Amino acid sequence: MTTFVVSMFLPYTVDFHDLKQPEQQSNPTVRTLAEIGRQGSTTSILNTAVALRAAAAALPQTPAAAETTEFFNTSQPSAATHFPTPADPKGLVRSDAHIPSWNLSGLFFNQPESSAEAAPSDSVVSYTKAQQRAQTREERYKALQESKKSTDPRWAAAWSVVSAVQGNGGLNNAIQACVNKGSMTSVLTVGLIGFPTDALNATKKQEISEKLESEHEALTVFVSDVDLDGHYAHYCKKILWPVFHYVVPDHPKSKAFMDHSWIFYKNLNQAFADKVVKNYKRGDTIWIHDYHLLLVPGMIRKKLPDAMIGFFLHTAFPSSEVFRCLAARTELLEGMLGANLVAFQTHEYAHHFLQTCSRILAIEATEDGVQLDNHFVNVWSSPIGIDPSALAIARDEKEVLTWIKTIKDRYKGKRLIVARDKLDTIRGVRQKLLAFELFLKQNPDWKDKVVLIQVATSTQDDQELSSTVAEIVTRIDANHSTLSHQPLVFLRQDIAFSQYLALLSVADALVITSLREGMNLTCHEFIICQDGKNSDKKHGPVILSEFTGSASIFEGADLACNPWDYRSIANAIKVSLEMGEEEKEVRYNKLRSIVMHQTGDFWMSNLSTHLSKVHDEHFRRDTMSIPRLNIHNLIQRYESSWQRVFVLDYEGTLASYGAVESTILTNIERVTETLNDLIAEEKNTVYVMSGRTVNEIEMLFGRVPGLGLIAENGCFLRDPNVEEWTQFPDEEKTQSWKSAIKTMLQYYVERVEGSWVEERHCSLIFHYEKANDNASANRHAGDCANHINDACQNQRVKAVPTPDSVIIEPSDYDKSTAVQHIFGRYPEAERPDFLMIAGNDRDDEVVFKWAKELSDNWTIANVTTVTVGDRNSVATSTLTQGTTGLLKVLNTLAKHK
Ligand SMILES: O=P(O)(O)OC[C@H]1O[C@H](O[C@H]2O[C@H](CO)[C@@H](O)[C@H](O)[C@H]2O)[C@H](O)[C@@H](O)[C@@H]1O
Repeated sequence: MTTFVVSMFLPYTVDFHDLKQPEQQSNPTVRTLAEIGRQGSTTSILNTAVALRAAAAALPQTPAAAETTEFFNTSQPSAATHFPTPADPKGLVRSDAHIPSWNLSGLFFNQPESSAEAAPSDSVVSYTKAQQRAQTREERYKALQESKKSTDPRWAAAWSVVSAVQGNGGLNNAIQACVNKGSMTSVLTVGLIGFPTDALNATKKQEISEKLESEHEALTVFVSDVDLDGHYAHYCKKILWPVFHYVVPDHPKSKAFMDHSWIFYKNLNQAFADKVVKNYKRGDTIWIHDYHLLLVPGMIRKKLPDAMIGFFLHTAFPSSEVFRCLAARTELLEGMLGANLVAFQTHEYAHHFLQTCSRILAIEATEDGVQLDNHFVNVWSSPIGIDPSALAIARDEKEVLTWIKTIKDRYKGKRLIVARDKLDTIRGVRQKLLAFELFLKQNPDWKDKVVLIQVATSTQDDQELSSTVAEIVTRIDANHSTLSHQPLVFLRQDIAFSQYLALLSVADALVITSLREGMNLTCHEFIICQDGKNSDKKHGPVILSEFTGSASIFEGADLACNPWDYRSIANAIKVSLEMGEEEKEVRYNKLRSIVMHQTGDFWMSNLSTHLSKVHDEHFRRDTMSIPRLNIHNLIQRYESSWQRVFVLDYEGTLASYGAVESTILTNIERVTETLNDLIAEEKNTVYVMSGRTVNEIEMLFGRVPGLGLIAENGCFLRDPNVEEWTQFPDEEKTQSWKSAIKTMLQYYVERVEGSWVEERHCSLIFHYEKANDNASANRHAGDCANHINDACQNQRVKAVPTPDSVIIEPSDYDKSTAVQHIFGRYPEAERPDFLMIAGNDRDDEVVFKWAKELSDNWTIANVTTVTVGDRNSVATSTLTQGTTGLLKVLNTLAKHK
């Protein structure tokens, strides 16, 4: 069985041997910016390099930076080995790639440039026109692509497969680790080859995809340059990336609200889905990764209803308040919910996702996932990690060892703080520099002894940020540098992998101040590099923004800082420099054991095990696979048992839905007769459970004294032949939360015409089935549930949206807690040996689940759970003939002994 690993970029790309530079043909190795600069701008690929350099030039050239840039680029000939050599496309890569932009791979390889035009303007006024233009332009490009036979000799030349520079290094390393360890055997990666491909003719594309498939187990997705540009440079980078990291465009004309690049996002996602569907075989597993491909699970699900699909989001997932700004919020959520399992780096992101689904789609979310009309989608969290074994090998490379010595000599007697970040607003480089400036001001004693080396891997994306950063860098340099010491080294371009590993090995501390980040594997790599294997033992502290996923798994062993509070970062820098060896040791050991345990292959295996478990459960829940109740078998088990308990849901199970008064007049007599017949047999104990109030349920079953009753979904219990009711939730607390929530509900009642609030003793229900405007009522219901869930978590109350109401009830009590209470009272030797549970609704699922555990653990010999109707369920059997069918079964049993 194959596992498809679907992510935006393949771990491979293609380098065309440059015809104009014959000396490179025999050695198509990766080139650094410095090398490109030395060669002069003779080839087309240099246009982008020149653009990048021009943008970089906006930053001032401090003496320290200029000198150190030169130092990192020229001191060692092998420093050019930025990434693994083309001969080894499966080697370990840096976890956080931080490549400036997708169309800048020309910095490293000879590849075509994009034929896409610049992105249309942001204006809402021009939105419709822009969208029309975008559509026609796209059609034009598609037609052009079909007919195009590229004659450019550069793209008809020889080419080789090399390791890609962009993409998710953490993911690629994790998959490679699984393959190396044998925990994944047949893996097919699916993605783009990392450069615009309009300039390639069909034959070349075919050649490339055949080679990648046959030699590298990789399926190539080709999309037009215009789709790629609109999808990645625009929708992903300008909309999703900021919003997922809590940066919401703050004016009404923002692209987040009305966007023309949405169509390109959809096109690219569809191309990925089509590729997978075309190659899928029954029994394969599909893993889709990250925010670039949110729609792919849903698109695949439409074609492959039974496929096992997992989705993992590598970035943060924002709170519903932020996510709801996205114009395409519903489509994005529905796309993700095409998976069987939607997974996140941390519990917090998973929780945000559940709340967002509940709020925007007005559906029920539980701790485990969301209940859709006809199926359940599990939601989970599991943090990614690195591959320490592969890192150990990479760290032993001669170049790394040479660089360790070189850097140590250069910074002898100084304390080194290091950092490598992409220069975008999210990574908090500006905040870090301001905090470092504050630290230098507040701690003059440290000024001559400390150096912050900040590698900033892109300067092109955001000109405003670049110039702000430039100002700070200049100021620090002007105010704090001396002839003999420059405390800040700000490198405006990336360093080689070997230099990176060496820097992490010799540093005294690492500082990461991201304003929000999915994980941040740089700190995991730092921790491993600090073990003293190839250098002095450092065990340096990790100064880490509390808004990163990594901070949530480090259990306080890092030095947490709030990136918005410069004093907190400045203080953490001081603490890190003055920390005693003993404390360093304790913190380091804890961090190291977390990183060593939570590795990339552990993450992937964990996810895969969970996915196959939930997929099995979903499959079993599917009514098609829930067997019909076998009456013959049931009778046999009934007859062979000596103590039986029946727990039967009322509405929708024993009788059809309806007002209490009208139900009494319809089929209640038949129900009571059946129940009386069952109770007449002394081996039988029968309970009826319902969401109805005590009064209502007494009205219905007052005339059946031997019957046990469970009211208000498990909040009240009355045993057979007993007058009093037991109330489980505390009365005082109940009245207190109800009165607070009634006030909140009033707000929504006033806004949704036709809505009303039903009050039960332990719950409230906001009804909007008769609302005049259903769409607006739905939106308000989602907001209402979200509002209550946010405000009342500590009061142990939850708001559950259903298609026409929001139920607000205690989170610690449900039908299963009442049934458990009943069973808990039986001494072990007298435990019933026959249990039958029947239900039809979401409130009954918890009882089915509880009964399943009893049955799995053989606590009760004969457990029968039966769902009435065609709903997906964890029940082990189904009765499709509705309430009449169940009454018939119960009548039949009552005739046996
Ligand atoms: O820049 P993109 O091509 O859009 O990719 C976004 C980033 O993807 C990777 O980071 C994400 O995954 C990491 C591993 O799970 C996680 O640590 C990080 O927080 C995520 O954002 C990649 O490592 C970055 O270089 C990309 O910028």
